[in-house]
Amino acid sequence: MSPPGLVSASAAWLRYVRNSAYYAFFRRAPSVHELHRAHVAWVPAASRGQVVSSDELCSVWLIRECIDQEAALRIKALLEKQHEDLWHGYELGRRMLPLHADPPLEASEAAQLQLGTLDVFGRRPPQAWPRLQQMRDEGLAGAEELYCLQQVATDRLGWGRCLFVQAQQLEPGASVSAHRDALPFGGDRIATVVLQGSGVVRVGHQSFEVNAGDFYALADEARYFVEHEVQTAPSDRLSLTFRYGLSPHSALPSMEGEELRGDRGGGSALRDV
Ligand SMILES: O=C(O)CCC(=O)C(=O)O
Ligand SMILES: [Fe+2]
Repeated sequence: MSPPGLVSASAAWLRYVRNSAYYAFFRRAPSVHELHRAHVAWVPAASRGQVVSSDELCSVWLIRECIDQEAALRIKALLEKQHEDLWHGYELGRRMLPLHADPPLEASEAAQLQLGTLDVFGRRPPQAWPRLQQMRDEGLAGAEELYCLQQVATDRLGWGRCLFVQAQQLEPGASVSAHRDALPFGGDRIATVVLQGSGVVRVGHQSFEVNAGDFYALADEARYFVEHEVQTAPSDRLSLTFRYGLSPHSALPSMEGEELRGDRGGGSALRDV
């Protein structure tokens, strides 16, 4: 029989091995280096209209100048004509307008995505949202251009049907703080076109300039496993965000180091309340 001291020493040693393996491999705290890792500028050599993707970070795409300035101005005018009440002041210097895509979601699909509960849109019921299909039917200036933008991710990236559209205005000095778009409404894949203003977007550790007319898109790793942010707008900025596909996830997967940083929920553009 082994002496009792030896038994408890080996039990303690086994616990030590078990626990340190768990914390080293499954709950590894980010290192100081990772937490403070400098953002790397991504400066893609992209000609106008060409789809480029980042080698560093999977699943970010960029298209420079996917819309010209006159067309962007026609969409801007169309959005500004929408009823003032539908634009919701979500945060200081940050306003949002929801629109139905063309074709729009069925009412049951909108309910499944909980679109009526979105605090970013001031919980406006989807029945009240402007409809791109109707704008096109009425031949409104800017409607065809908006539809073309909706189709960029469908045609160039094969992303299928758009769920809905989110117009967003940032005043100078406002920003979209680091977040991952919440579920289920955030959708599985996200594309944004900037209609007005220039600025820097960060996705994970990569930052890149996004100027008026540019398109950028996030899926997979870039959508689910790292945060993105729009850094302080130097001047008025207007963007359109298009969402594609229902997410296969019911909740956002946990991110490395998340537990150490505490709940930073304030950044999410589409957070639930
Ligand atoms: O305007 C943009 O570039 C994207 C904004 C965004 O990330 C969001 O509203 O979730
Ligand atoms: Fe976002």
